[in-house]
Amino acid sequence: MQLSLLRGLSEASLSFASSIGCRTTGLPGSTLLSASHSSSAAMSLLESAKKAAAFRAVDECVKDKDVVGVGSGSTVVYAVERLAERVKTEKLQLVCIPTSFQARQLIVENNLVLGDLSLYPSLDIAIDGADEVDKDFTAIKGGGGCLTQEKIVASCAKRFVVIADYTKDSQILGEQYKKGIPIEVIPLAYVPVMNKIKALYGGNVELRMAKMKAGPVVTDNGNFILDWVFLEDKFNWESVNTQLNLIPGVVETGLFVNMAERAFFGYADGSVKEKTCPQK
Ligand SMILES: O=C(CO)[C@H](O)[C@H](O)COP(=O)(O)O
Repeated sequence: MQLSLLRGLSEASLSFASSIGCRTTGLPGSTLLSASHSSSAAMSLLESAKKAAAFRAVDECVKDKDVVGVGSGSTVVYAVERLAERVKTEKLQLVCIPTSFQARQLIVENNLVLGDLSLYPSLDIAIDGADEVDKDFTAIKGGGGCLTQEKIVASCAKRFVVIADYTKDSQILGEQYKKGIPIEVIPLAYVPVMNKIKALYGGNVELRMAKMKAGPVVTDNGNFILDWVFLEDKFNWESVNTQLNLIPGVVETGLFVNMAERAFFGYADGSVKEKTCPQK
Protein backbone atom coordinates (compact mmCIF):
# COMPACT_ATOMS: atom_id res chain seq x y z
CA MET A 1 0.00 0.00 0.00
CA GLN A 2 1.33 3.44 -0.83
CA LEU A 3 2.61 5.49 2.11
CA SER A 4 0.39 8.47 1.40
CA LEU A 5 -2.58 6.14 1.31
CA LEU A 6 -1.57 4.59 4.63
CA ARG A 7 -1.18 8.00 6.20
CA GLY A 8 -4.50 9.13 4.76
CA LEU A 9 -6.20 6.05 6.14
CA SER A 10 -4.65 6.61 9.53
CA GLU A 11 -5.57 10.29 9.75
CA ALA A 12 -9.03 9.94 8.28
CA SER A 13 -10.04 7.12 10.55
CA LEU A 14 -8.58 8.79 13.62
CA SER A 15 -10.31 12.08 12.97
CA PHE A 16 -13.55 10.30 12.12
CA ALA A 17 -13.34 8.34 15.36
CA SER A 18 -12.73 11.47 17.36
CA SER A 19 -15.59 13.27 15.63
CA ILE A 20 -18.08 10.52 16.39
CA GLY A 21 -16.79 10.45 19.95
CA CYS A 22 -18.58 13.77 20.43
CA ARG A 23 -21.91 12.60 19.10
CA THR A 24 -22.28 8.91 19.49
CA THR A 25 -26.06 8.94 19.93
CA GLY A 26 -28.08 8.49 16.80
CA LEU A 27 -25.41 6.52 14.94
CA PRO A 28 -26.21 2.90 14.20
CA GLY A 29 -24.14 0.42 16.19
CA SER A 30 -22.57 -1.04 13.06
CA THR A 31 -21.30 2.41 12.00
CA LEU A 32 -19.72 2.89 15.40
CA LEU A 33 -18.20 -0.56 15.28
CA SER A 34 -16.68 -0.11 11.84
CA ALA A 35 -15.40 3.35 12.78
CA SER A 36 -13.72 2.01 15.86
CA HIS A 37 -12.34 -0.91 13.86
CA SER A 38 -10.82 1.31 11.20
CA SER A 39 -9.49 3.61 13.90
CA SER A 40 -7.80 0.77 15.74
CA ALA A 41 -6.52 -0.62 12.42
CA ALA A 42 -4.87 2.73 11.68
CA MET A 43 -3.46 2.85 15.20
CA SER A 44 -1.99 -0.60 14.94
CA LEU A 45 -0.37 0.28 11.59
CA LEU A 46 1.39 3.15 13.31
CA GLU A 47 2.32 1.00 16.29
CA SER A 48 3.86 -1.60 13.95
CA ALA A 49 5.89 1.17 12.35
CA LYS A 50 7.15 2.42 15.72
CA LYS A 51 8.03 -1.08 16.84
CA ALA A 52 9.95 -1.84 13.66
CA ALA A 53 12.07 1.31 14.06
CA ALA A 54 12.73 0.73 17.76
CA PHE A 55 13.68 -2.94 17.40
CA ARG A 56 16.01 -2.25 14.46
CA ALA A 57 17.77 0.59 16.28
CA VAL A 58 18.32 -1.45 19.44
CA ASP A 59 19.57 -4.43 17.43
CA GLU A 60 21.98 -2.38 15.32
CA CYS A 61 23.22 0.19 17.80
CA VAL A 62 23.34 -1.31 21.30
CA LYS A 63 26.16 -3.61 22.39
CA ASP A 64 27.25 -5.36 25.56
CA LYS A 65 28.31 -3.13 28.47
CA ASP A 66 26.77 0.00 26.97
CA VAL A 67 25.42 2.80 29.10
CA VAL A 68 22.19 3.61 27.29
CA GLY A 69 20.10 6.78 27.46
CA VAL A 70 16.42 5.88 27.35
CA GLY A 71 14.17 8.50 25.77
CA SER A 72 10.49 9.15 26.36
CA GLY A 73 7.26 8.68 24.44
CA SER A 74 5.34 5.84 22.85
CA THR A 75 8.06 4.65 20.45
CA VAL A 76 10.59 4.27 23.24
CA VAL A 77 8.31 1.73 24.92
CA TYR A 78 9.25 -0.69 22.12
CA ALA A 79 12.95 0.13 22.45
CA VAL A 80 12.86 -0.76 26.13
CA GLU A 81 10.96 -3.95 25.32
CA ARG A 82 13.74 -4.93 22.91
CA LEU A 83 16.51 -3.96 25.33
CA ALA A 84 14.92 -6.20 27.95
CA GLU A 85 14.63 -9.08 25.46
CA ARG A 86 18.28 -8.76 24.49
CA VAL A 87 19.41 -8.57 28.12
CA LYS A 88 17.51 -11.78 28.78
CA THR A 89 18.48 -13.77 25.70
CA GLU A 90 22.00 -12.46 25.00
CA LYS A 91 22.90 -11.70 28.63
CA LEU A 92 23.89 -8.15 27.72
CA GLN A 93 25.08 -6.03 30.62
CA LEU A 94 23.55 -2.59 30.20
CA VAL A 95 22.97 0.41 32.40
CA CYS A 96 19.98 2.58 31.44
CA ILE A 97 19.75 6.31 32.10
CA PRO A 98 16.19 7.70 32.02
CA THR A 99 15.09 10.97 30.42
CA SER A 100 11.79 11.27 32.31
CA PHE A 101 9.58 9.78 34.98
CA GLN A 102 8.05 7.61 32.23
CA ALA A 103 11.47 6.33 31.10
CA ARG A 104 12.45 5.53 34.67
CA GLN A 105 9.25 3.52 35.13
CA LEU A 106 9.89 1.64 31.88
CA ILE A 107 13.43 0.76 32.93
CA VAL A 108 12.34 -0.47 36.35
CA GLU A 109 9.26 -2.37 35.09
CA ASN A 110 11.41 -4.17 32.50
CA ASN A 111 14.00 -5.17 35.14
CA LEU A 112 16.77 -3.21 33.46
CA VAL A 113 19.62 -1.70 35.47
CA LEU A 114 18.80 1.90 36.36
CA GLY A 115 21.57 4.52 36.46
CA ASP A 116 21.75 8.30 36.56
CA LEU A 117 23.99 11.04 35.23
CA SER A 118 25.82 11.53 38.52
CA LEU A 119 27.05 7.93 38.38
CA TYR A 120 27.29 7.70 34.57
CA PRO A 121 27.94 11.18 33.13
CA SER A 122 29.20 9.71 29.86
CA LEU A 123 26.84 7.49 27.85
CA ASP A 124 27.64 5.23 24.92
CA ILE A 125 24.34 5.85 23.21
CA ALA A 126 20.97 7.55 23.71
CA ILE A 127 17.87 6.30 21.90
CA ASP A 128 14.82 8.53 21.72
CA GLY A 129 11.70 9.30 19.72
CA ALA A 130 11.00 12.58 17.92
CA ASP A 131 8.03 14.58 16.74
CA GLU A 132 9.68 15.42 13.42
CA VAL A 133 13.13 15.15 11.83
CA ASP A 134 14.12 17.29 8.85
CA LYS A 135 16.56 16.56 6.01
CA ASP A 136 19.45 18.09 8.02
CA PHE A 137 18.68 15.87 11.03
CA THR A 138 17.30 18.76 13.07
CA ALA A 139 14.58 17.31 15.27
CA ILE A 140 11.59 18.67 17.11
CA LYS A 141 11.18 16.96 20.46
CA GLY A 142 9.01 17.58 23.49
CA GLY A 143 5.59 16.53 22.25
CA GLY A 144 5.50 14.53 25.48
CA GLY A 145 6.97 17.40 27.50
CA CYS A 146 10.26 15.71 28.42
CA LEU A 147 12.58 17.74 26.18
CA THR A 148 14.95 19.14 28.82
CA GLN A 149 16.01 15.86 30.36
CA GLU A 150 16.02 14.30 26.89
CA LYS A 151 18.42 16.95 25.61
CA ILE A 152 20.69 16.69 28.65
CA VAL A 153 20.93 12.91 28.34
CA ALA A 154 21.43 13.04 24.54
CA SER A 155 24.18 15.65 25.00
CA CYS A 156 26.05 13.24 27.29
CA ALA A 157 25.95 10.38 24.78
CA LYS A 158 28.61 9.55 22.21
CA ARG A 159 25.81 8.64 19.79
CA PHE A 160 22.25 9.94 19.66
CA VAL A 161 19.84 7.79 17.68
CA VAL A 162 16.27 8.73 16.78
CA ILE A 163 13.50 6.16 16.38
CA ALA A 164 10.16 7.11 14.83
CA ASP A 165 7.38 6.04 12.54
CA TYR A 166 7.44 7.22 8.92
CA THR A 167 5.14 10.20 9.60
CA LYS A 168 8.03 11.99 11.37
CA ASP A 169 10.40 11.94 8.39
CA SER A 170 10.23 15.40 6.76
CA GLN A 171 12.19 17.64 4.44
CA ILE A 172 11.59 20.73 6.57
CA LEU A 173 10.31 21.23 10.10
CA GLY A 174 6.59 21.94 10.26
CA GLU A 175 5.85 19.94 7.14
CA GLN A 176 4.01 17.27 9.12
CA TYR A 177 4.21 18.23 12.79
CA LYS A 178 1.89 21.21 13.17
CA LYS A 179 2.02 21.73 16.93
CA GLY A 180 5.16 23.86 16.86
CA ILE A 181 8.38 23.90 18.85
CA PRO A 182 7.98 22.95 22.53
CA ILE A 183 9.86 25.25 24.90
CA GLU A 184 10.17 24.57 28.63
CA VAL A 185 9.91 27.73 30.75
CA ILE A 186 10.09 28.72 34.41
CA PRO A 187 6.41 29.25 35.37
CA LEU A 188 6.67 32.89 36.50
CA ALA A 189 8.25 33.87 33.19
CA TYR A 190 5.78 32.31 30.78
CA VAL A 191 4.02 35.49 29.61
CA PRO A 192 7.21 37.57 29.06
CA VAL A 193 8.79 34.62 27.26
CA MET A 194 5.72 34.22 25.03
CA ASN A 195 5.84 37.91 24.14
CA LYS A 196 9.57 37.83 23.42
CA ILE A 197 9.29 34.82 21.13
CA LYS A 198 6.46 36.48 19.17
CA ALA A 199 8.44 39.73 18.91
CA LEU A 200 11.55 37.88 17.70
CA TYR A 201 10.03 35.41 15.27
CA GLY A 202 6.28 35.99 14.92
CA GLY A 203 3.87 33.08 14.81
CA ASN A 204 1.72 31.95 17.67
CA VAL A 205 2.82 30.84 21.13
CA GLU A 206 0.53 28.89 23.42
CA LEU A 207 0.80 27.68 26.98
CA ARG A 208 0.30 23.91 26.84
CA MET A 209 -2.76 22.99 28.87
CA ALA A 210 -3.27 19.70 30.70
CA LYS A 211 -5.98 17.29 29.56
CA MET A 212 -6.90 15.55 32.82
CA LYS A 213 -6.07 18.41 35.20
CA ALA A 214 -7.19 22.01 35.38
CA GLY A 215 -4.44 24.39 34.29
CA PRO A 216 -1.16 23.96 32.43
CA VAL A 217 0.98 20.90 31.84
CA VAL A 218 3.68 20.78 34.52
CA THR A 219 6.91 19.08 33.43
CA ASP A 220 8.95 16.52 35.38
CA ASN A 221 11.06 19.53 36.41
CA GLY A 222 8.11 21.56 37.72
CA ASN A 223 8.01 23.94 34.76
CA PHE A 224 5.54 24.94 32.01
CA ILE A 225 5.67 24.18 28.28
CA LEU A 226 5.08 26.73 25.54
CA ASP A 227 4.37 25.56 21.99
CA TRP A 228 5.61 28.03 19.39
CA VAL A 229 3.82 27.55 16.07
CA PHE A 230 6.11 29.23 13.55
CA LEU A 231 4.88 30.57 10.23
CA GLU A 232 8.04 30.75 8.13
CA ASP A 233 9.83 27.71 6.76
CA LYS A 234 13.26 29.24 6.23
CA PHE A 235 14.60 29.54 9.76
CA ASN A 236 18.21 28.84 10.65
CA TRP A 237 17.33 26.45 13.46
CA GLU A 238 20.74 26.53 15.09
CA SER A 239 20.52 30.28 15.51
CA VAL A 240 16.86 30.14 16.60
CA ASN A 241 17.75 27.55 19.23
CA THR A 242 20.58 29.73 20.55
CA GLN A 243 18.43 32.88 20.63
CA LEU A 244 15.52 31.15 22.36
CA ASN A 245 17.85 29.77 25.00
CA LEU A 246 19.10 33.30 25.72
CA ILE A 247 15.63 34.51 26.76
CA PRO A 248 15.56 34.69 30.57
CA GLY A 249 13.09 32.11 31.85
CA VAL A 250 13.64 29.65 29.00
CA VAL A 251 14.91 26.36 30.41
CA GLU A 252 15.38 24.50 27.12
CA THR A 253 13.93 24.19 23.64
CA GLY A 254 12.70 21.12 21.81
CA LEU A 255 14.98 21.93 18.87
CA PHE A 256 17.67 19.25 18.66
CA VAL A 257 20.24 20.68 16.23
CA ASN A 258 23.41 18.77 15.29
CA MET A 259 22.66 16.07 17.80
CA ALA A 260 21.26 13.01 16.02
CA GLU A 261 23.70 10.74 14.27
CA ARG A 262 21.23 8.20 12.92
CA ALA A 263 17.48 7.99 12.44
CA PHE A 264 15.38 4.87 12.01
CA PHE A 265 11.94 5.42 10.46
CA GLY A 266 9.64 2.43 10.68
CA TYR A 267 6.83 1.50 8.28
CA ALA A 268 3.65 -0.41 8.93
CA ASP A 269 4.88 -3.39 6.88
CA GLY A 270 7.84 -3.82 9.25
CA SER A 271 10.43 -2.26 6.96
CA VAL A 272 12.75 0.45 8.27
CA LYS A 273 14.37 3.40 6.52
CA GLU A 274 17.75 4.16 8.07
CA LYS A 275 19.37 7.54 7.66
CA THR A 276 22.83 8.63 8.77
CA CYS A 277 23.61 12.28 9.33
CA PRO A 278 26.25 13.33 6.76
CA GLN A 279 27.83 15.77 9.23
CA LYS A 280 28.46 13.11 11.89
O1 LIG B 1 10.07 14.19 22.64
C1 LIG B 1 9.33 13.37 23.12
C2 LIG B 1 8.77 13.47 24.49
O2 LIG B 1 9.15 14.67 25.08
C3 LIG B 1 8.97 12.16 22.33
O3 LIG B 1 10.12 11.47 22.03
C4 LIG B 1 8.27 12.61 21.08
O4 LIG B 1 7.14 13.36 21.45
C5 LIG B 1 7.84 11.42 20.22
O5 LIG B 1 6.91 10.65 20.91
P1 LIG B 1 6.24 9.35 20.30
O6 LIG B 1 7.30 8.29 20.24
O7 LIG B 1 5.15 9.02 21.26
O8 LIG B 1 5.72 9.72 18.93
